[in-house]
Amino acid sequence: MKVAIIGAGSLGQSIAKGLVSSSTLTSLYLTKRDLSSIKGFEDNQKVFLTSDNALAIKNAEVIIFAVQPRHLEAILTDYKSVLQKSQVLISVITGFSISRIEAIVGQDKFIIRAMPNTAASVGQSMTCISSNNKGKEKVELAKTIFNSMGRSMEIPEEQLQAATVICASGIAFWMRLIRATTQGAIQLGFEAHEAHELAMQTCFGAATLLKESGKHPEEEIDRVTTPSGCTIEGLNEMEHQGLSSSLIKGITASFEKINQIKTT
Ligand SMILES: NC(=O)C1=CN([C@@H]2O[C@H](COP(=O)(O)OP(=O)(O)OC[C@H]3O[C@@H](n4cnc5c(N)ncnc54)[C@H](OP(=O)(O)O)[C@@H]3O)[C@@H](O)[C@H]2O)C=CC1
Ligand SMILES: O=C(O)[C@@H]1CCC=N1
Repeated sequence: MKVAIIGAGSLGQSIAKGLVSSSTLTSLYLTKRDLSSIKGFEDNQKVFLTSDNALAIKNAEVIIFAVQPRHLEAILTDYKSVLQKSQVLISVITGFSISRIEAIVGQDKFIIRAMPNTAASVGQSMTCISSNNKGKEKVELAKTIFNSMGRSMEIPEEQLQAATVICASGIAFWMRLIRATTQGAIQLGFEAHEAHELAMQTCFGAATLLKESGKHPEEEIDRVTTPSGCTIEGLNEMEHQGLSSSLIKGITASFEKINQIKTT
């Protein structure tokens, strides 16, 4: 599979890192205007760096657009004449609808909207996927691509903004929780590096327990909370201070904002 990533910034590079370890990849073109920050990819013989988007597009079967929302319209307009009907166009861009992409490049193109996250770089992305009518034929291909860097789920396009908040912004939300736990552990006497490791591995353990057991979080919580013990004391104080409420409010604020992000 020949892939191009147009706009190899933060997310584009995460996807690239996930892709280079995929056995199905034959070549990967990465584009951006200033190539200095992605020179490290040159060590991989399958990867080509260029500022020439047309060159990258011509050399790809799958084109992943990962520029900022306000840049996509101009890029699609500039390069639509180079696009082939057989190519699969994947946009990971927030808030730019499939119908707007179709209006520029045509309904006869395979169009996928995907929302991965930066954990793609370590093979642990959660990627949500939608498509246009024509693109339905290529959803399995898109899932194969994103499954190679984590897990994927096909969802209706109307839910893609919500999925962005939960899965893409969600990486930052979880990181902040890990950071806060680390600060708590330092206050309890651990060195910073020890506190960080304790917080990370405990977070990883909690997620793995739920994934492997298929249980509801409260069932696993019940297994930890000894009556009159320290866990329930801590949990109840966190809830008195609004832990769940603050998370839910943060998620809904993020969702309100995502619907206002300018894509022009
Ligand atoms: N970061 C994240 O975790 C997530 C981001 N997204 C979405 O992904 C998109 C990218 O986000 P992010 O990676 O954070 O943004 P970045 O700004 O890090 O990346 C965008 C890249 O596009 C490049 N670029 C700009 N214009 C062009 C052009 N004409 N041709 C080629 N490359 C160009 C820029 O590099 P240069 O200036 O050198 O050209 C830049 O590195 C956004 O639409 C965002 O909404 C979605 C989910 C998660
Ligand atoms: O913060 C943002 O707007 C983008 C979309 C999700 C992650 N980064």
